[in-house]
Amino acid sequence: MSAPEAAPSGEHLRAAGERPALVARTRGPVHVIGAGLLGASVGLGLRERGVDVTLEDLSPTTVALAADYGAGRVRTASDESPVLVVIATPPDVTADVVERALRTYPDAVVTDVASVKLAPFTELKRRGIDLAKYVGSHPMAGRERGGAIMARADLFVGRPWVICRDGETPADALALVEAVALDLGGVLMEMTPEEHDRSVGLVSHLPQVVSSLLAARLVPASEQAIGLAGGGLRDTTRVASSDPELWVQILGANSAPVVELLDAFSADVAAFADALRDPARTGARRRIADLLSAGNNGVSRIPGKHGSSERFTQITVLIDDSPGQLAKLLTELGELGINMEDLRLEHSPGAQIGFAEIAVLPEVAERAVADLVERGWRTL
Ligand SMILES: NC(=O)C1=CN([C@@H]2O[C@H](COP(=O)(O)OP(=O)(O)OC[C@H]3O[C@@H](n4cnc5c(N)ncnc54)[C@H](O)[C@@H]3O)[C@@H](O)[C@H]2O)C=CC1
Ligand SMILES: O=C(O)C(=O)Cc1ccc(O)cc1
Repeated sequence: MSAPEAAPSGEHLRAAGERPALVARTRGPVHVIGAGLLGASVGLGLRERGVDVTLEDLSPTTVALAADYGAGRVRTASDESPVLVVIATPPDVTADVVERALRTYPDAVVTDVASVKLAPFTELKRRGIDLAKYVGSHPMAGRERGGAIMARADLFVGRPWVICRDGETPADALALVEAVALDLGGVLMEMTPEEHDRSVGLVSHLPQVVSSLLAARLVPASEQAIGLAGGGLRDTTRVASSDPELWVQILGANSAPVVELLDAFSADVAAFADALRDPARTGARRRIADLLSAGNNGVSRIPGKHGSSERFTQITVLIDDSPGQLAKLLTELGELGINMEDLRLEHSPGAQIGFAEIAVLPEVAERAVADLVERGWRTL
């Protein structure tokens, strides 16, 4: 990928206050259309770097709210033309908004962050729009709920940010979009729209459907059964809280790859059920074990926190459910020189005990357990 153009320093430093500013690669003004979760998060992140951000939304309340949170200022007719327009509207209007932005700001580069990439490209091409100044993009970062109120400046940190461009895109247009992605902490990846949509079908859209269907099974369950739920169910149903309206659009716009994946998945489910129907049958247990082992192999491929396939080792420490216990554990980990890569807390329903699941590098895991036990902690 080409190197983003360096910005002249002073203009991009935080406007107010003495606090040392984060220097931005991005040249402003940047105009954000759609000031919900994604748009306001882009605005917040760029404002932290002193970039001039203007905002626009169909909803006057949303745009005012995003401005109140510090994501930028509401655009007025007297504002200078943006250098870059970031479109963060729902997928079904993305092509329309891109077309309008290209016409309204003919000198600006236009990008969008929609979760699907082929449909907007195909639609814009069908309309005969010159796409030299349009670069599709997609940060693989989100939250279950939308809206400016959920926005975070650090939403994109360490997350892949896919760039899908036309072969003709000039290098300087590409550099502007890359600069925003890098300033917001994203990890750049380039794909064709087709590659992108097939890939997100597997890693984002299929998990969404499976998670939703699984969670829907809980609706008729008894309180007693639900009361037994733990981390396994929470992990596999987390994204089932997502906004159905957004997902109807995303899945509808990527239906062919998702249907193909769902058909293959249904065949896997049927094969599993068949093997389990008569587990005593010769070969059935092996079939079940093979399917479960394939899952082990698949999960080991999910990139770790640092964007590699490296996985951390989990240590589970029991903590009394009393004030200060977690703080004490974290302090002691620091004293022992153990770098915590991730932390998850789990409460045991009805018991005065909690579990702190700490992710550490595999090479320090054994020593970490030994040192913690020596200091009186109980580990699992
Ligand atoms: N929610 C997520 O986790 C992720 C969403 N995306 C993509 O980002 C885009 C935005 O999603 P969210 O921020 O979650 O949605 P959101 O609902 O929080 O924000 C969308 C905003 O666009 C506004 N809007 C709708 N039509 C408009 C138009 N014609 N002109 C101006 N504003 C308009 C809405 O009023 C709303 O405030 C979508 O295309 C989505 O696929 C990408 C990555 C993650
Ligand atoms: O939370 C997760 O794991 C997600 O996958 C969130 C997400 C939702 C929609 C996108 O287009 C990109 C990312």
